[in-house]
Amino acid sequence: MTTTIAVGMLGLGTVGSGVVMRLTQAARKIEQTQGLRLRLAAVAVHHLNAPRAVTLPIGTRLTDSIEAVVTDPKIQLVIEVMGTLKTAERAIVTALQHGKSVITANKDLMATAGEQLTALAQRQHCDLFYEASVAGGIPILRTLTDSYATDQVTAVAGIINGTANYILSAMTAGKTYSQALAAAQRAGYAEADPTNDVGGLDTTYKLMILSQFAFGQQLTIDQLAPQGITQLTAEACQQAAQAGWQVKLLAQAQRFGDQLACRVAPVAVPQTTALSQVKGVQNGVAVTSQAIGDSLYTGPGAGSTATANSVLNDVIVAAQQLVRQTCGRAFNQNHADLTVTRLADLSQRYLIFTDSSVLKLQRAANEGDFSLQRHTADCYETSVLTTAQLRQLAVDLASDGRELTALPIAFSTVTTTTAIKTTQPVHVAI
Ligand SMILES: NC(=O)C1=CN([C@@H]2O[C@H](COP(=O)(O)OP(=O)(O)OC[C@H]3O[C@@H](n4cnc5c(N)ncnc54)[C@H](OP(=O)(O)O)[C@@H]3O)[C@@H](O)[C@H]2O)C=CC1
Ligand SMILES: N[C@@H](CC=O)C(=O)O
Repeated sequence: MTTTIAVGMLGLGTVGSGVVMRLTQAARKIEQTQGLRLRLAAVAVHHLNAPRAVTLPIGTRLTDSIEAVVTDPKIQLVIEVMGTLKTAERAIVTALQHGKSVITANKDLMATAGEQLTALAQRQHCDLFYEASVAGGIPILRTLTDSYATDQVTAVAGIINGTANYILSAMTAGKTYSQALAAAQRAGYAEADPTNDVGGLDTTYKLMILSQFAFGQQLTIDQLAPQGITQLTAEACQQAAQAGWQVKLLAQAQRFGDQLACRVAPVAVPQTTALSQVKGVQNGVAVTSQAIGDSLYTGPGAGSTATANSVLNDVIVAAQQLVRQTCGRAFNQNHADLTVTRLADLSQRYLIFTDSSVLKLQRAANEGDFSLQRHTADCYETSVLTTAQLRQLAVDLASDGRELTALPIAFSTVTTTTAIKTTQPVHVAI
């Protein structure tokens, strides 16, 4: 038996167009395998007369009234793929108040107002799913919920912004920052305003959501103090690559005991790791857990059809719950109360870039009691440094008018009690 579910959608841009395309192409399979006919009843947009990448199915209403979609009594399920914060929040609240389940790709909103929206959805016995909000086409949230149900995650390290990874990969291959950003925008990877992509905030929102699913821990932006990629040069990316690292904007959360050490920052990822090979718009989430050990989930982190696929998988689950009348269980059930610390505050190795003289650096290293290995003209690898040692090095070089760019080397962090994951520091005279 086939059940028809009436769906409303807010937004018909990159992701919304992908949803329409996939819905049309997969209609038969969805009916055959799920017993569902998903009827797109209405779509709300901002500019009613703007040209569209897709033709809507016959019978689908195009409107510029969000209200008309989220209050339509015939619509049972609403897809929010328009972005924005306040407008999307109001729309989702109204949809839930009208008893509709909601699927969203909006990480900004789910990271900052997810708790309240989830509570409202539960009170209304509706579903609120947001798989597409993290890592685009990779089904990482449901994997963490379902496949790690009995396991304990001890670390996640993710390349979870397609735009930033695309830019860093392109700069390593010789493109300029602005060429690479423009290409990412043309491909539909970047947000309407790419500030959050390159500034690290998009990655931060996604880590906040990932952390809830992986550790049950709610994080705040303040705790993460994110850094973006805007200060990085193509030369630094290329020199790092020559020396054996890929520069990546990495989101990390690492549990030891009841502490969770977190960071969102550009780091040098050793080329010996699989994560370093995640390039272009691809995302990668490395998960370490007690039972499974190390796993890496990779796939397209942005883009029309890949993201739409995640949206539609949520739609199918929510539609099945509607049929069974079992809606209202929160997407994430994992809750913990860990002490959040900064990975940046721990001792670790760094890749540093400076045009300082070798002699000056050698003196600074001797006085600071650490060692340096020179890799390329301006690129050096330090032994394990405390933050105080790193600060002092920057001060020493600044006194000579020299600048220092320091990239933490991923997975080189040590604590006084626990070596989370470390390799031997290299002590080679320069
Ligand atoms: N692009 C991607 O690869 C991914 C995006 N996401 C998320 O998905 C969401 C959508 O992204 P994307 O498709 O790229 O965005 P786009 O900018 O391509 O599309 C946004 C759509 O929403 C509509 N819209 C915007 N504001 C309003 C409003 N006030 N009222 C009615 N309609 C409105 C726009 O209408 P109009 O066309 O008329 O201007 C447009 O159709 C965002 O939350 C984004 O973060 C998540 C994962 C990947
Ligand atoms: N702008 C985002 C889109 C997906 O979330 C990205 O580049 O990753």
